[in-house]
Amino acid sequence: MAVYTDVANDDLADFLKQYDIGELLSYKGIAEGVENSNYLMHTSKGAYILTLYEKRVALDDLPYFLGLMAHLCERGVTCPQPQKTRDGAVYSSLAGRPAAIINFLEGMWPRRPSAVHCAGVGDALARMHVAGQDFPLKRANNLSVEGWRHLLDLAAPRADTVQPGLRAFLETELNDLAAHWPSDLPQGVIHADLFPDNVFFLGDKLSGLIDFPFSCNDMLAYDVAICVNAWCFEPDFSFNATKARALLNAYNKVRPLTPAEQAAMPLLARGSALRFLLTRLVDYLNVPEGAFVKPKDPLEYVRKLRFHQSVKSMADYGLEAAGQPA
Ligand SMILES: Nc1ncnc2c1ncn2[C@@H]1O[C@H](COP(=O)(O)OP(=O)(O)O)[C@@H](O)[C@H]1O
Ligand SMILES: N[C@@H](CCOP(=O)(O)O)C(=O)O
Repeated sequence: MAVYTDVANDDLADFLKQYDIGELLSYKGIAEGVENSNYLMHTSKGAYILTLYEKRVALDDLPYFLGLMAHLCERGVTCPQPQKTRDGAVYSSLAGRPAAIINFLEGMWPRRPSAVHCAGVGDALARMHVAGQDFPLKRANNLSVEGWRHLLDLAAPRADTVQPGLRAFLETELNDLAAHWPSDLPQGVIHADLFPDNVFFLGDKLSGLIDFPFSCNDMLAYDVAICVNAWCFEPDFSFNATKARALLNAYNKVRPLTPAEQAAMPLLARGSALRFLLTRLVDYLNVPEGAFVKPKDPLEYVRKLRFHQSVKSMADYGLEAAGQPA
């Protein structure tokens, strides 16, 4: 359960007085997620999610991703709506943390994603990229190459306790990626964390996207690479080309990947694997005392990274058709 910050009943009831969403009936910590503290809250007017933003989110970041959620909703990309206080603010602070309330979204995230789910997420990601084109705010990706260096500095001294040789592997990989990281691919608003637990479905139909605190402006194809890593590997870490084909073809139908984006995909997939490997490693080595959280496995991403190191082009993924809509 990710609850790093406890909220007292009276403090929450007071906090809610700023809003017009009814009176507090009940609330409880949510048994999922690793980044922030989330509570499911019932008021006399309905169900809501209260999030207290933790280590990787500052108050200054909130207007970007809460504004983005409202922007996307207006353009038909279903995601939770931030609730406004009576003064029109979409965020505030509670228990010493930046805090926001969003509406509860119906649906379940897929525990065992199928090719149909992968097609759903490819389609939704492309629609999000298109809908984000006229979003006026900008936010740099602080978890790109420079951010990875910072994470590696934090993790390096104890990395070999997790797996012998891990530190040298990470240093070599980071240096190589930094030397070749693309700077000329199409940019836009990316979600940057569209894992299965952030995509809700009702049956096989995608019902909404959640969890935007990592959203930022970066290469659109990097967001695709994040999804390929998160959705297209099996529990034994084997790559599932059928799922990747479903995801990429669905994405291409809405926003075709350019030849340069396709050529860069193995590199972007390595970068995406390194990014999640490093945040997981830092979190694994630094679980706060008393926090209810199950850290995610960093070594899963070592396996994925090694797979992408062996791949040279989209064709090596068995995805020759991904460039053209099927
Ligand atoms: N708007 C929402 N509607 C319904 N459930 C939600 C919503 N937002 C979050 N949740 C639930 O809370 C869990 C953790 O949320 P998430 O945003 O992934 O956490 P974190 O902030 O740690 O990244 C989700 O897996 C989901 O079960
Ligand atoms: N998706 C990231 C961690 C952040 O995930 P969330 O559970 O808080 O949405 C990972 O898998 O490393």
